[in-house]
Amino acid sequence: MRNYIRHLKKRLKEGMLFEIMGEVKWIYGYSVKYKGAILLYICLGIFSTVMGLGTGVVSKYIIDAVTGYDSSALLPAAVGYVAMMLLNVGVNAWSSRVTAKNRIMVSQEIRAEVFSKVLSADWESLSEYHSGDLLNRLNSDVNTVAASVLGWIPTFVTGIVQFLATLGLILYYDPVMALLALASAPVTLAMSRILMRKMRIYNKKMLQVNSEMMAFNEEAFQNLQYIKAFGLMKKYDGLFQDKQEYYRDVQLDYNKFTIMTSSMMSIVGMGVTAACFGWGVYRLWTGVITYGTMTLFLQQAGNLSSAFSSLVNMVPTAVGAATSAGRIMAVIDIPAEEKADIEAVDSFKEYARSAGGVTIQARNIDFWYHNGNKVLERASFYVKPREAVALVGPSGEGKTTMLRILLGLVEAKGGSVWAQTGDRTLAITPAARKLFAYVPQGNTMMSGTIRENLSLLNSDATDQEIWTVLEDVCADEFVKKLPEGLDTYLQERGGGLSEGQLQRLSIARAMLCDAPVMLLDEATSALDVATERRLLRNIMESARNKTCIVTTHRPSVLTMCTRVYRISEQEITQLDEEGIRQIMLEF
Ligand SMILES: Nc1ncnc2c1ncn2[C@@H]1O[C@H](COP(=O)(O)OP(=O)(O)OP(=O)(O)O)[C@@H](O)[C@H]1O
Repeated sequence: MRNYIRHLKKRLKEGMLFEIMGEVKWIYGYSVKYKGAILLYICLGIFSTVMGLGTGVVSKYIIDAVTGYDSSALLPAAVGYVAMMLLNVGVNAWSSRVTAKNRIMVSQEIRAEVFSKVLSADWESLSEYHSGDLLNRLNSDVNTVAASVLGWIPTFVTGIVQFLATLGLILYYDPVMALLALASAPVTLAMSRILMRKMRIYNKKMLQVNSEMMAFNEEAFQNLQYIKAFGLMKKYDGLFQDKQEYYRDVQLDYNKFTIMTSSMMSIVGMGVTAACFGWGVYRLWTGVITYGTMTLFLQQAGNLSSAFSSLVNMVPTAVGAATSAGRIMAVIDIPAEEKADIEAVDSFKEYARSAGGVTIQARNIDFWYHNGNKVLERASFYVKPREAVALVGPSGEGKTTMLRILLGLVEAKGGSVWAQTGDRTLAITPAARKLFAYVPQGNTMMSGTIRENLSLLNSDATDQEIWTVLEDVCADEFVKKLPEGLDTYLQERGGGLSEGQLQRLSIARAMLCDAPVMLLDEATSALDVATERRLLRNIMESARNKTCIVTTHRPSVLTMCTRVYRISEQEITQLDEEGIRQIMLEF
Protein backbone atom coordinates (compact mmCIF):
# COMPACT_ATOMS: atom_id res chain seq x y z
CA MET A 1 0.00 0.00 0.00
CA ARG A 2 2.81 2.37 1.00
CA ASN A 3 4.60 1.51 -2.24
CA TYR A 4 1.47 2.19 -4.20
CA ILE A 5 1.07 5.62 -2.56
CA ARG A 6 4.73 6.40 -3.25
CA HIS A 7 4.28 5.32 -6.86
CA LEU A 8 1.15 7.47 -7.14
CA LYS A 9 2.97 10.48 -5.68
CA LYS A 10 5.85 9.98 -8.12
CA ARG A 11 3.50 9.78 -11.07
CA LEU A 12 1.71 12.89 -9.90
CA LYS A 13 5.00 14.75 -9.60
CA GLU A 14 6.05 13.77 -13.09
CA GLY A 15 2.61 14.26 -14.53
CA MET A 16 0.75 17.03 -16.25
CA LEU A 17 -1.37 17.82 -13.21
CA PHE A 18 1.67 18.60 -11.09
CA GLU A 19 3.06 20.80 -13.87
CA ILE A 20 -0.25 22.65 -14.15
CA MET A 21 -0.44 23.06 -10.37
CA GLY A 22 2.99 24.73 -10.36
CA GLU A 23 1.92 27.08 -13.14
CA VAL A 24 -1.39 27.90 -11.46
CA LYS A 25 0.50 28.63 -8.24
CA TRP A 26 2.72 31.06 -10.11
CA ILE A 27 -0.30 32.87 -11.59
CA TYR A 28 -1.91 32.92 -8.16
CA GLY A 29 1.22 34.63 -6.80
CA TYR A 30 0.34 37.60 -9.02
CA SER A 31 -3.38 37.42 -8.20
CA VAL A 32 -2.56 37.90 -4.53
CA LYS A 33 -0.88 41.20 -5.36
CA TYR A 34 -4.10 42.44 -6.96
CA LYS A 35 -6.48 41.19 -4.28
CA GLY A 36 -8.23 44.59 -4.05
CA ALA A 37 -9.13 44.57 -7.74
CA ILE A 38 -10.13 40.90 -7.57
CA LEU A 39 -12.41 41.59 -4.62
CA LEU A 40 -14.00 44.40 -6.60
CA TYR A 41 -14.61 42.09 -9.57
CA ILE A 42 -16.18 39.52 -7.28
CA CYS A 43 -18.53 42.19 -5.89
CA LEU A 44 -19.36 43.33 -9.42
CA GLY A 45 -20.01 39.73 -10.49
CA ILE A 46 -22.29 39.16 -7.51
CA PHE A 47 -24.04 42.46 -8.18
CA SER A 48 -24.65 41.42 -11.78
CA THR A 49 -26.01 38.06 -10.57
CA VAL A 50 -28.36 39.79 -8.14
CA MET A 51 -29.50 42.08 -10.94
CA GLY A 52 -30.11 39.05 -13.17
CA LEU A 53 -32.18 37.34 -10.49
CA GLY A 54 -33.96 40.60 -9.68
CA THR A 55 -34.96 41.29 -13.27
CA GLY A 56 -36.14 37.67 -13.51
CA VAL A 57 -38.43 38.01 -10.50
CA VAL A 58 -39.64 41.47 -11.63
CA SER A 59 -40.47 40.18 -15.10
CA LYS A 60 -42.48 37.38 -13.46
CA TYR A 61 -44.60 40.07 -11.76
CA ILE A 62 -44.99 42.00 -15.01
CA ILE A 63 -46.20 38.89 -16.84
CA ASP A 64 -48.49 37.95 -13.97
CA ALA A 65 -49.86 41.53 -14.04
CA VAL A 66 -50.60 41.55 -17.77
CA THR A 67 -52.10 38.05 -17.69
CA GLY A 68 -54.52 39.37 -15.07
CA TYR A 69 -53.03 37.57 -12.08
CA ASP A 70 -52.00 40.73 -10.10
CA SER A 71 -52.53 43.93 -12.17
CA SER A 72 -51.67 46.35 -9.31
CA ALA A 73 -48.00 45.26 -9.43
CA LEU A 74 -47.54 46.37 -13.07
CA LEU A 75 -46.27 49.95 -12.56
CA PRO A 76 -43.78 49.34 -9.70
CA ALA A 77 -42.52 46.20 -11.46
CA ALA A 78 -42.01 48.07 -14.76
CA VAL A 79 -40.19 50.96 -13.00
CA GLY A 80 -38.01 48.47 -11.09
CA TYR A 81 -37.24 46.59 -14.30
CA VAL A 82 -36.06 49.72 -16.15
CA ALA A 83 -34.06 50.96 -13.13
CA MET A 84 -32.28 47.62 -12.77
CA MET A 85 -31.44 47.48 -16.47
CA LEU A 86 -30.00 51.02 -16.43
CA LEU A 87 -28.00 50.34 -13.27
CA ASN A 88 -26.62 47.19 -14.86
CA VAL A 89 -25.52 49.06 -17.99
CA GLY A 90 -23.82 51.76 -15.87
CA VAL A 91 -22.01 49.27 -13.65
CA ASN A 92 -20.92 47.22 -16.66
CA ALA A 93 -19.43 50.29 -18.36
CA TRP A 94 -17.54 51.29 -15.21
CA SER A 95 -16.31 47.76 -14.63
CA SER A 96 -15.02 47.51 -18.26
CA ARG A 97 -12.95 50.63 -17.62
CA VAL A 98 -11.53 49.30 -14.34
CA THR A 99 -10.81 45.94 -15.98
CA ALA A 100 -8.90 47.55 -18.84
CA LYS A 101 -6.77 49.59 -16.42
CA ASN A 102 -5.95 46.63 -14.20
CA ARG A 103 -5.23 44.30 -17.08
CA ILE A 104 -2.73 46.79 -18.51
CA MET A 105 -1.09 47.10 -15.08
CA VAL A 106 -0.78 43.35 -14.56
CA SER A 107 0.54 42.62 -18.04
CA GLN A 108 3.08 45.43 -17.72
CA GLU A 109 4.24 44.15 -14.36
CA ILE A 110 4.74 40.60 -15.63
CA ARG A 111 6.35 41.87 -18.82
CA ALA A 112 8.77 44.05 -16.85
CA GLU A 113 9.73 41.06 -14.70
CA VAL A 114 10.31 38.83 -17.72
CA PHE A 115 12.28 41.55 -19.51
CA SER A 116 14.50 42.15 -16.54
CA LYS A 117 15.06 38.41 -16.01
CA VAL A 118 16.03 38.04 -19.66
CA LEU A 119 18.59 40.83 -19.27
CA SER A 120 20.13 39.27 -16.19
CA ALA A 121 19.95 35.65 -17.36
CA ASP A 122 23.00 33.53 -18.04
CA TRP A 123 24.04 34.43 -21.59
CA GLU A 124 24.73 30.92 -22.88
CA SER A 125 21.51 29.43 -21.52
CA LEU A 126 19.51 32.31 -22.92
CA SER A 127 21.09 31.99 -26.35
CA GLU A 128 19.31 28.62 -26.69
CA TYR A 129 16.08 30.57 -27.24
CA HIS A 130 15.34 32.26 -30.54
CA SER A 131 14.72 35.96 -30.09
CA GLY A 132 11.40 35.58 -31.97
CA ASP A 133 10.33 32.95 -29.45
CA LEU A 134 11.32 35.24 -26.57
CA LEU A 135 9.32 38.07 -28.13
CA ASN A 136 6.30 35.84 -28.42
CA ARG A 137 6.54 34.78 -24.79
CA LEU A 138 7.01 38.39 -23.72
CA ASN A 139 3.92 39.54 -25.61
CA SER A 140 1.30 36.95 -26.36
CA ASP A 141 1.95 34.62 -23.39
CA VAL A 142 2.12 37.52 -20.95
CA ASN A 143 -1.23 38.87 -22.23
CA THR A 144 -2.88 35.48 -21.78
CA VAL A 145 -1.55 35.12 -18.26
CA ALA A 146 -2.45 38.73 -17.31
CA ALA A 147 -6.08 38.08 -18.24
CA SER A 148 -6.10 35.05 -15.93
CA VAL A 149 -4.41 36.78 -13.03
CA LEU A 150 -7.43 39.06 -12.69
CA GLY A 151 -10.09 36.85 -14.26
CA TRP A 152 -9.78 33.40 -12.72
CA ILE A 153 -10.82 33.96 -9.15
CA PRO A 154 -13.71 36.39 -9.87
CA THR A 155 -15.02 34.17 -12.70
CA PHE A 156 -14.88 31.16 -10.42
CA VAL A 157 -16.46 32.85 -7.38
CA THR A 158 -19.10 34.67 -9.45
CA GLY A 159 -19.90 31.47 -11.35
CA ILE A 160 -20.37 29.56 -8.11
CA VAL A 161 -22.48 32.34 -6.56
CA GLN A 162 -24.61 32.68 -9.68
CA PHE A 163 -25.00 28.93 -9.88
CA LEU A 164 -25.99 28.49 -6.23
CA ALA A 165 -28.25 31.56 -6.11
CA THR A 166 -30.10 30.56 -9.28
CA LEU A 167 -30.39 26.99 -8.07
CA GLY A 168 -31.73 28.29 -4.74
CA LEU A 169 -34.34 30.43 -6.51
CA ILE A 170 -35.52 27.55 -8.70
CA LEU A 171 -35.45 25.24 -5.70
CA TYR A 172 -37.68 27.69 -3.84
CA TYR A 173 -40.32 27.57 -6.56
CA ASP A 174 -39.89 23.95 -7.73
CA PRO A 175 -37.37 21.34 -6.45
CA VAL A 176 -38.00 18.94 -9.36
CA MET A 177 -37.17 21.67 -11.86
CA ALA A 178 -33.93 22.33 -9.96
CA LEU A 179 -32.96 18.66 -10.19
CA LEU A 180 -33.70 18.62 -13.91
CA ALA A 181 -31.63 21.75 -14.47
CA LEU A 182 -28.72 20.14 -12.66
CA ALA A 183 -28.82 16.93 -14.71
CA SER A 184 -26.06 18.01 -17.14
CA ALA A 185 -23.53 18.72 -14.39
CA PRO A 186 -22.01 15.26 -13.87
CA VAL A 187 -21.69 14.59 -17.61
CA THR A 188 -20.02 17.96 -18.26
CA LEU A 189 -17.65 17.58 -15.34
CA ALA A 190 -16.55 14.11 -16.42
CA MET A 191 -16.04 15.30 -19.98
CA SER A 192 -13.95 18.35 -19.06
CA ARG A 193 -11.63 16.19 -16.96
CA ILE A 194 -11.00 13.84 -19.88
CA LEU A 195 -10.51 16.71 -22.32
CA MET A 196 -7.97 18.58 -20.22
CA ARG A 197 -4.96 16.53 -21.38
CA LYS A 198 -5.84 16.98 -25.03
CA MET A 199 -6.39 20.70 -24.58
CA ARG A 200 -2.97 21.03 -22.98
CA ILE A 201 -1.28 19.24 -25.89
CA TYR A 202 -3.06 21.42 -28.46
CA ASN A 203 -2.28 24.56 -26.52
CA LYS A 204 1.42 23.79 -26.27
CA LYS A 205 1.58 23.00 -29.95
CA MET A 206 -0.23 26.19 -30.98
CA LEU A 207 1.96 28.40 -28.82
CA GLN A 208 5.08 26.74 -30.15
CA VAL A 209 3.97 27.19 -33.76
CA ASN A 210 3.17 30.81 -32.95
CA SER A 211 6.70 31.28 -31.66
CA GLU A 212 8.14 29.64 -34.75
CA MET A 213 6.14 32.00 -36.96
CA MET A 214 7.37 34.99 -35.00
CA ALA A 215 10.98 33.77 -35.20
CA PHE A 216 10.67 33.21 -38.94
CA ASN A 217 9.17 36.65 -39.57
CA GLU A 218 11.73 38.38 -37.40
CA GLU A 219 14.61 36.69 -39.18
CA ALA A 220 13.15 37.41 -42.62
CA PHE A 221 12.66 41.11 -41.86
CA GLN A 222 16.15 41.41 -40.41
CA ASN A 223 17.66 39.85 -43.51
CA LEU A 224 15.53 41.60 -46.12
CA GLN A 225 18.59 42.94 -47.92
CA TYR A 226 20.03 39.44 -48.28
CA ILE A 227 16.71 37.97 -49.37
CA LYS A 228 16.34 40.62 -52.05
CA ALA A 229 19.97 40.41 -53.17
CA PHE A 230 19.63 36.72 -53.92
CA GLY A 231 16.10 36.98 -55.27
CA LEU A 232 14.84 34.77 -52.46
CA MET A 233 11.47 36.53 -52.25
CA LYS A 234 9.59 33.68 -53.92
CA LYS A 235 11.31 31.08 -51.78
CA TYR A 236 10.52 33.03 -48.61
CA ASP A 237 6.94 33.60 -49.79
CA GLY A 238 6.69 29.83 -50.13
CA LEU A 239 8.26 29.19 -46.72
CA PHE A 240 5.87 31.71 -45.20
CA GLN A 241 2.91 30.00 -46.86
CA ASP A 242 4.12 26.60 -45.58
CA LYS A 243 4.37 27.94 -42.05
CA GLN A 244 0.95 29.57 -42.34
CA GLU A 245 -0.49 26.33 -43.67
CA TYR A 246 0.95 24.36 -40.78
CA TYR A 247 -0.31 26.97 -38.31
CA ARG A 248 -3.74 26.88 -39.93
CA ASP A 249 -3.83 23.06 -39.76
CA VAL A 250 -2.95 23.08 -36.06
CA GLN A 251 -5.56 25.79 -35.39
CA LEU A 252 -8.24 24.02 -37.40
CA ASP A 253 -7.46 20.72 -35.65
CA TYR A 254 -7.96 22.42 -32.33
CA ASN A 255 -11.06 24.14 -33.63
CA LYS A 256 -12.52 20.76 -34.73
CA PHE A 257 -11.80 19.38 -31.31
CA THR A 258 -13.49 22.31 -29.54
CA ILE A 259 -16.49 22.21 -31.87
CA MET A 260 -16.93 18.50 -31.17
CA THR A 261 -16.72 18.93 -27.44
CA SER A 262 -18.99 21.98 -27.36
CA SER A 263 -21.51 20.21 -29.61
CA MET A 264 -21.59 17.28 -27.21
CA MET A 265 -22.07 19.64 -24.31
CA SER A 266 -24.79 21.52 -26.22
CA ILE A 267 -26.67 18.27 -26.86
CA VAL A 268 -26.59 17.51 -23.15
CA GLY A 269 -27.67 21.12 -22.42
CA MET A 270 -30.48 20.98 -24.98
CA GLY A 271 -31.78 17.75 -23.43
CA VAL A 272 -31.84 19.40 -20.03
CA THR A 273 -33.54 22.55 -21.37
CA ALA A 274 -36.15 20.42 -23.14
CA ALA A 275 -36.81 18.46 -19.94
CA CYS A 276 -37.14 21.71 -17.94
CA PHE A 277 -39.43 23.17 -20.57
CA GLY A 278 -41.58 20.02 -20.65
CA TRP A 279 -41.83 19.96 -16.87
CA GLY A 280 -42.74 23.68 -16.77
CA VAL A 281 -45.39 23.31 -19.48
CA TYR A 282 -46.85 20.33 -17.61
CA ARG A 283 -46.99 22.31 -14.33
CA LEU A 284 -48.54 25.29 -16.11
CA TRP A 285 -51.08 23.04 -17.84
CA THR A 286 -52.04 21.40 -14.55
CA GLY A 287 -52.44 24.91 -13.06
CA VAL A 288 -49.77 24.47 -10.39
CA ILE A 289 -47.73 27.49 -11.60
CA THR A 290 -48.55 30.84 -13.23
CA TYR A 291 -47.28 32.12 -16.63
CA GLY A 292 -44.94 34.43 -14.73
CA THR A 293 -43.42 31.53 -12.75
CA MET A 294 -43.07 29.58 -15.98
CA THR A 295 -41.12 32.49 -17.58
CA LEU A 296 -39.03 32.78 -14.45
CA PHE A 297 -38.16 29.07 -14.68
CA LEU A 298 -37.18 29.23 -18.30
CA GLN A 299 -35.06 32.33 -17.72
CA GLN A 300 -33.40 30.94 -14.61
CA ALA A 301 -32.79 27.54 -16.21
CA GLY A 302 -30.91 29.52 -18.89
CA ASN A 303 -29.01 31.42 -16.19
CA LEU A 304 -28.17 28.22 -14.40
CA SER A 305 -26.79 26.56 -17.49
CA SER A 306 -24.81 29.72 -18.42
CA ALA A 307 -23.33 29.86 -14.90
CA PHE A 308 -22.43 26.22 -15.19
CA SER A 309 -20.92 26.54 -18.64
CA SER A 310 -18.92 29.60 -17.56
CA LEU A 311 -17.46 27.40 -14.81
CA VAL A 312 -16.79 24.60 -17.28
CA ASN A 313 -15.36 27.03 -19.83
CA MET A 314 -12.82 28.01 -17.23
CA VAL A 315 -11.10 24.69 -17.95
CA PRO A 316 -9.81 25.49 -21.48
CA THR A 317 -9.03 29.08 -20.46
CA ALA A 318 -7.17 27.85 -17.41
CA VAL A 319 -5.30 25.22 -19.43
CA GLY A 320 -4.30 27.91 -21.97
CA ALA A 321 -3.17 30.31 -19.26
CA ALA A 322 -1.26 27.60 -17.41
CA THR A 323 0.53 26.60 -20.62
CA SER A 324 1.48 30.23 -21.27
CA ALA A 325 2.57 30.58 -17.65
CA GLY A 326 4.79 27.51 -18.12
CA ARG A 327 6.44 29.14 -21.14
CA ILE A 328 7.08 32.34 -19.21
CA MET A 329 8.36 30.43 -16.18
CA ALA A 330 10.84 28.60 -18.42
CA VAL A 331 12.38 31.96 -19.31
CA ILE A 332 12.23 33.34 -15.78
CA ASP A 333 13.84 30.16 -14.47
CA ILE A 334 16.89 30.43 -16.70
CA PRO A 335 19.70 30.68 -14.18
CA ALA A 336 20.70 34.27 -13.54
CA GLU A 337 24.27 35.40 -13.92
CA GLU A 338 26.26 35.12 -10.76
CA LYS A 339 25.85 38.30 -8.72
CA ALA A 340 29.18 39.57 -7.52
CA ASP A 341 30.37 42.40 -5.37
CA ILE A 342 29.89 45.48 -7.57
CA GLU A 343 31.39 47.78 -4.94
CA ALA A 344 34.63 45.77 -4.97
CA VAL A 345 34.78 46.18 -8.76
CA ASP A 346 34.15 49.94 -8.51
CA SER A 347 36.85 50.33 -5.90
CA PHE A 348 39.26 48.20 -7.98
CA LYS A 349 38.55 50.35 -11.01
CA GLU A 350 39.09 53.53 -9.04
CA TYR A 351 42.36 52.21 -7.61
CA ALA A 352 43.52 51.19 -11.13
CA ARG A 353 43.35 54.85 -12.18
CA SER A 354 46.12 55.82 -9.77
CA ALA A 355 47.96 52.51 -10.02
CA GLY A 356 48.55 52.91 -13.76
CA GLY A 357 46.05 50.55 -15.37
CA VAL A 358 44.96 46.92 -15.32
CA THR A 359 46.75 43.69 -16.17
CA ILE A 360 44.59 40.81 -17.39
CA GLN A 361 45.82 37.33 -16.72
CA ALA A 362 44.31 34.02 -17.84
CA ARG A 363 45.93 30.79 -16.62
CA ASN A 364 45.24 27.21 -17.68
CA ILE A 365 41.77 27.95 -18.98
CA ASP A 366 39.59 25.01 -19.97
CA PHE A 367 36.38 25.82 -21.71
CA TRP A 368 33.59 24.08 -23.59
CA TYR A 369 30.08 25.21 -24.51
CA HIS A 370 26.88 23.56 -23.26
CA ASN A 371 26.82 21.37 -26.36
CA GLY A 372 30.15 19.86 -25.28
CA ASN A 373 32.13 21.70 -27.95
CA LYS A 374 35.59 22.00 -26.37
CA VAL A 375 37.26 25.25 -27.38
CA LEU A 376 40.16 25.85 -24.95
CA GLU A 377 42.42 23.58 -22.93
CA ARG A 378 44.99 24.83 -20.43
CA ALA A 379 45.12 28.13 -22.30
CA SER A 380 47.10 30.99 -20.75
CA PHE A 381 47.95 34.56 -21.69
CA TYR A 382 48.39 37.98 -20.13
CA VAL A 383 48.14 41.62 -21.16
CA LYS A 384 49.61 44.60 -19.29
CA PRO A 385 48.55 48.26 -19.25
CA ARG A 386 49.70 50.25 -22.30
CA GLU A 387 49.97 47.01 -24.25
CA ALA A 388 47.93 46.12 -27.30
CA VAL A 389 47.87 42.37 -27.56
CA ALA A 390 46.46 40.53 -30.56
CA LEU A 391 44.66 37.18 -30.48
CA VAL A 392 44.96 35.58 -33.90
CA GLY A 393 44.34 32.17 -35.37
CA PRO A 394 42.12 30.31 -37.76
CA SER A 395 38.43 31.08 -37.81
CA GLY A 396 36.37 29.22 -35.23
CA GLU A 397 39.29 28.43 -32.92
CA GLY A 398 38.16 30.49 -29.92
CA LYS A 399 39.18 34.15 -30.14
CA THR A 400 35.69 35.51 -29.49
CA THR A 401 35.15 32.80 -26.88
CA MET A 402 38.21 34.05 -24.99
CA LEU A 403 36.73 37.56 -24.97
CA ARG A 404 33.40 36.11 -23.73
CA ILE A 405 35.28 34.50 -20.85
CA LEU A 406 36.88 37.84 -19.97
CA LEU A 407 33.48 39.51 -20.07
CA GLY A 408 32.01 36.84 -17.80
CA LEU A 409 29.43 35.98 -20.47
CA VAL A 410 30.58 32.37 -20.18
CA GLU A 411 32.51 30.83 -17.33
CA ALA A 412 35.79 28.96 -17.67
CA LYS A 413 35.38 25.32 -16.59
CA GLY A 414 38.92 25.16 -15.31
CA GLY A 415 41.82 27.51 -14.58
CA SER A 416 41.47 31.10 -13.53
CA VAL A 417 41.13 34.57 -14.99
CA TRP A 418 41.82 37.67 -13.00
CA ALA A 419 42.57 41.38 -13.25
CA GLN A 420 45.44 42.98 -11.38
CA THR A 421 46.33 46.54 -10.52
CA GLY A 422 49.14 47.50 -8.13
CA ASP A 423 48.93 44.99 -5.29
CA ARG A 424 45.24 44.24 -5.82
CA THR A 425 43.64 41.41 -7.77
CA LEU A 426 40.05 40.86 -8.83
CA ALA A 427 38.55 37.59 -10.06
CA ILE A 428 36.76 37.86 -13.39
CA THR A 429 32.99 37.61 -12.82
CA PRO A 430 30.02 39.17 -14.62
CA ALA A 431 30.35 42.18 -12.30
CA ALA A 432 33.97 42.69 -13.42
CA ARG A 433 32.56 43.49 -16.87
CA LYS A 434 32.78 47.11 -15.83
CA LEU A 435 36.53 46.90 -16.43
CA PHE A 436 36.01 46.32 -20.15
CA ALA A 437 34.99 48.48 -23.09
CA TYR A 438 33.92 45.88 -25.63
CA VAL A 439 33.48 46.32 -29.36
CA PRO A 440 31.93 43.09 -30.65
CA GLN A 441 31.87 41.81 -34.20
CA GLY A 442 28.92 42.98 -36.25
CA ASN A 443 26.72 45.95 -35.99
CA THR A 444 25.59 46.96 -32.52
CA MET A 445 24.20 50.45 -33.10
CA MET A 446 20.70 51.06 -31.77
CA SER A 447 17.96 53.13 -33.38
CA GLY A 448 18.39 56.69 -32.17
CA THR A 449 20.65 59.66 -32.87
CA ILE A 450 24.43 59.34 -33.14
CA ARG A 451 24.72 61.36 -29.92
CA GLU A 452 22.34 58.98 -28.09
CA ASN A 453 24.34 56.00 -29.30
CA LEU A 454 27.68 57.47 -28.35
CA SER A 455 26.58 58.48 -24.88
CA LEU A 456 25.04 55.07 -24.13
CA LEU A 457 27.99 54.08 -21.92
CA ASN A 458 28.67 57.57 -20.62
CA SER A 459 25.59 59.76 -20.34
CA ASP A 460 27.72 62.68 -19.06
CA ALA A 461 29.88 62.87 -22.19
CA THR A 462 29.98 66.45 -23.47
CA ASP A 463 29.86 67.34 -27.15
CA GLN A 464 33.50 68.40 -26.84
CA GLU A 465 34.47 64.93 -25.55
CA ILE A 466 32.40 63.25 -28.23
CA TRP A 467 34.07 65.22 -31.02
CA THR A 468 37.55 64.49 -29.63
CA VAL A 469 36.83 60.76 -29.63
CA LEU A 470 35.28 60.98 -33.10
CA GLU A 471 38.53 62.54 -34.30
CA ASP A 472 40.52 59.68 -32.71
CA VAL A 473 38.45 57.08 -34.55
CA CYS A 474 38.60 59.05 -37.81
CA ALA A 475 34.83 59.55 -37.81
CA ASP A 476 34.65 63.32 -37.28
CA GLU A 477 34.72 64.16 -40.98
CA PHE A 478 31.83 62.02 -42.06
CA VAL A 479 29.70 62.94 -39.03
CA LYS A 480 30.28 66.66 -39.74
CA LYS A 481 29.11 66.12 -43.30
CA LEU A 482 25.80 64.63 -42.18
CA PRO A 483 23.06 67.31 -42.37
CA GLU A 484 22.14 66.83 -38.73
CA GLY A 485 25.63 66.01 -37.42
CA LEU A 486 25.48 64.30 -34.02
CA ASP A 487 21.69 64.56 -34.13
CA THR A 488 21.46 62.37 -37.21
CA TYR A 489 18.92 59.64 -36.55
CA LEU A 490 20.16 56.10 -37.20
CA GLN A 491 17.58 53.58 -38.31
CA GLU A 492 17.42 50.05 -36.91
CA ARG A 493 20.94 48.57 -36.59
CA GLY A 494 22.52 51.82 -37.70
CA GLY A 495 20.71 51.90 -41.04
CA GLY A 496 21.84 54.88 -43.13
CA LEU A 497 25.59 54.46 -42.52
CA SER A 498 28.23 52.17 -44.02
CA GLU A 499 29.71 49.19 -42.13
CA GLY A 500 33.06 50.99 -41.77
CA GLN A 501 31.34 54.13 -40.44
CA LEU A 502 29.35 52.09 -37.96
CA GLN A 503 32.50 50.27 -36.80
CA ARG A 504 34.18 53.61 -36.10
CA LEU A 505 31.14 54.81 -34.14
CA SER A 506 31.18 51.56 -32.12
CA ILE A 507 34.82 52.10 -31.22
CA ALA A 508 34.09 55.75 -30.32
CA ARG A 509 31.29 54.61 -28.02
CA ALA A 510 33.66 52.17 -26.28
CA MET A 511 36.33 54.85 -25.92
CA LEU A 512 33.90 57.24 -24.28
CA CYS A 513 33.35 54.81 -21.43
CA ASP A 514 35.95 54.94 -18.70
CA ALA A 515 36.79 51.22 -18.68
CA PRO A 516 40.53 50.51 -18.31
CA VAL A 517 40.57 47.54 -20.74
CA MET A 518 39.48 47.65 -24.38
CA LEU A 519 38.34 44.51 -26.15
CA LEU A 520 38.15 44.91 -29.93
CA ASP A 521 36.74 41.87 -31.72
CA GLU A 522 37.65 42.35 -35.38
CA ALA A 523 36.41 45.86 -34.79
CA THR A 524 38.21 47.42 -37.75
CA SER A 525 37.60 44.68 -40.31
CA ALA A 526 35.54 46.93 -42.60
CA LEU A 527 38.03 49.83 -42.68
CA ASP A 528 40.58 50.57 -45.36
CA VAL A 529 44.15 49.92 -44.22
CA ALA A 530 45.15 53.62 -44.03
CA THR A 531 42.15 54.56 -41.85
CA GLU A 532 42.64 51.45 -39.73
CA ARG A 533 46.27 52.33 -39.00
CA ARG A 534 45.43 55.95 -38.21
CA LEU A 535 42.59 54.86 -35.93
CA LEU A 536 44.65 52.26 -34.07
CA ARG A 537 47.55 54.67 -33.59
CA ASN A 538 45.18 57.32 -32.22
CA ILE A 539 43.56 54.81 -29.86
CA MET A 540 46.95 53.72 -28.50
CA GLU A 541 47.97 57.32 -27.95
CA SER A 542 44.76 58.61 -26.42
CA ALA A 543 44.11 55.53 -24.31
CA ARG A 544 47.51 55.84 -22.65
CA ASN A 545 47.00 53.74 -19.55
CA LYS A 546 44.56 51.37 -21.15
CA THR A 547 45.07 47.71 -21.82
CA CYS A 548 44.02 46.63 -25.26
CA ILE A 549 43.09 43.17 -26.54
CA VAL A 550 42.23 42.81 -30.21
CA THR A 551 41.23 39.81 -32.26
CA THR A 552 42.05 40.11 -35.90
CA HIS A 553 42.73 38.47 -39.24
CA ARG A 554 44.52 41.55 -40.64
CA PRO A 555 48.31 42.04 -40.86
CA SER A 556 47.86 45.82 -40.59
CA VAL A 557 46.54 45.36 -37.04
CA LEU A 558 49.40 43.06 -36.02
CA THR A 559 52.02 45.68 -36.86
CA MET A 560 50.43 47.94 -34.24
CA CYS A 561 50.43 45.33 -31.46
CA THR A 562 53.04 44.80 -28.78
CA ARG A 563 52.56 41.04 -28.59
CA VAL A 564 50.64 38.40 -30.51
CA TYR A 565 49.03 35.16 -29.27
CA ARG A 566 47.82 32.45 -31.58
CA ILE A 567 44.75 30.43 -30.61
CA SER A 568 44.68 27.12 -32.35
CA GLU A 569 43.73 23.55 -31.49
CA GLN A 570 42.51 24.65 -28.05
CA GLU A 571 45.89 26.12 -27.11
CA ILE A 572 47.18 29.67 -26.83
CA THR A 573 50.80 30.27 -27.77
CA GLN A 574 52.74 33.53 -27.82
CA LEU A 575 54.34 34.14 -31.22
CA ASP A 576 57.92 35.30 -31.67
CA GLU A 577 58.91 37.58 -34.54
CA GLU A 578 59.24 34.65 -36.93
CA GLY A 579 55.85 33.34 -35.86
CA ILE A 580 54.30 36.75 -36.48
CA ARG A 581 55.90 36.93 -39.92
CA GLN A 582 54.53 33.48 -40.72
CA ILE A 583 51.04 34.35 -39.57
CA MET A 584 51.08 37.56 -41.61
CA LEU A 585 51.88 35.46 -44.67
CA GLU A 586 48.96 33.17 -43.83
CA PHE A 587 46.48 36.10 -43.68
N1 LIG B 1 27.15 29.77 -28.33
C1 LIG B 1 27.91 28.75 -28.76
N2 LIG B 1 27.55 27.50 -28.48
C2 LIG B 1 28.28 26.45 -28.91
N3 LIG B 1 29.42 26.56 -29.63
C3 LIG B 1 29.82 27.81 -29.94
C4 LIG B 1 29.10 28.96 -29.52
N4 LIG B 1 29.73 30.06 -29.98
C5 LIG B 1 30.82 29.61 -30.65
N5 LIG B 1 30.88 28.27 -30.62
C6 LIG B 1 31.93 27.39 -31.19
O1 LIG B 1 33.13 27.69 -30.51
C7 LIG B 1 34.22 27.66 -31.40
C8 LIG B 1 35.01 28.98 -31.27
O2 LIG B 1 34.18 30.03 -31.74
P1 LIG B 1 34.66 31.54 -31.70
O3 LIG B 1 33.53 32.39 -32.12
O4 LIG B 1 35.28 31.80 -30.40
O5 LIG B 1 35.78 31.50 -32.84
P2 LIG B 1 36.68 32.68 -33.41
O6 LIG B 1 38.08 32.22 -33.32
O7 LIG B 1 36.34 33.97 -32.78
O8 LIG B 1 36.20 32.67 -34.92
P3 LIG B 1 36.20 33.84 -36.00
O9 LIG B 1 37.61 34.18 -36.32
O10 LIG B 1 35.52 33.20 -37.18
O11 LIG B 1 35.42 34.98 -35.43
C9 LIG B 1 33.65 27.42 -32.78
O12 LIG B 1 33.85 26.05 -33.07
C10 LIG B 1 32.18 27.72 -32.65
O13 LIG B 1 31.45 26.88 -33.49
